[in-house]
Amino acid sequence: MNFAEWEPVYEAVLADFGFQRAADEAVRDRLAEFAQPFDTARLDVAGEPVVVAGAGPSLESDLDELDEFHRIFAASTAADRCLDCGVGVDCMVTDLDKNPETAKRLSHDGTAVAVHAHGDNRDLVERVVPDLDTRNVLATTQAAPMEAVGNFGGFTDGDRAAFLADHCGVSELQFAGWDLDDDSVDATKRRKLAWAERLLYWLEQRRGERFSVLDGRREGIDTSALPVG
Ligand SMILES: Nc1ncnc2c1ncn2[C@@H]1O[C@H](COP(=O)(O)OP(=O)(O)OP(=O)(O)O)[C@@H](O)[C@H]1O
Ligand SMILES: Nc1nc2c(c(=O)[nH]1)N=C(CO)CN2
Repeated sequence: MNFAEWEPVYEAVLADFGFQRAADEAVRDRLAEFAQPFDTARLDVAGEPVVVAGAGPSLESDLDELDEFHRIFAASTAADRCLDCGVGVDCMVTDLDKNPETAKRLSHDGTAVAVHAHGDNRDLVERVVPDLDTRNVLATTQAAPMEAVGNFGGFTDGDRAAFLADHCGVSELQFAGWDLDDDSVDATKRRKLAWAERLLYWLEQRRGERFSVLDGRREGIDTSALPVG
């Protein structure tokens, strides 16, 4: 995903939530002070399927149905739940707001951790990133990429994991723990999940793939902000 392609969609996200681009850029710049270049070739999933683990209630039962050979990109607290189920994680994708200790542990164990900077997590970036093993940190932003901070597309931790796997050459994207109609989440999270769904729809169109997580849902997706035909 190049930034010119992402930018109009990003602008729509900013407008919908009332987030400020300048705030995203300021925290991106702060993260850049800690970040080291991370070669995404280290996340070599070319020609392989990847399961994107989300934090919905269905995660454990979805994991039960996987064979053991899958590569897993896990969003936020889904990383802990995968590990608790004995499922190894190839990459954790997080904005650090729930389980920074897991990000710390995984980075020190040599697992890639994609750490996202945005306008509402400056304190976490400043407090947590110095404790990570930054050799294993892939720094990301939703604003324009800068120095070692990349933008692969996506907004929530889960859909960013899918966009990252796409960047890394995944053959097929599968989804575990994605409950897009989860009533247990608050109103903001619900709106974030609606964006995650839209962005996954855009990604499947770009890839020429059909994500089963969107089956039965496509007609109801608001695509007005997306560059899809
Ligand atoms: N029902 C669900 N509840 C929560 N997350 C879900 C659900 N379905 C899918 N997801 C995906 O799982 C990701 C991880 O969710 P979690 O609640 O652990 O983290 P979070 O740090 O609050 O996520 P984010 O900061 O991206 O909102 C979400 O970003 C979302 O993409
Ligand atoms: N500015 C800002 N950006 C975000 C936010 C957020 O709360 N504020 N939350 C995200 C995923 O939860 C992703 N990006």
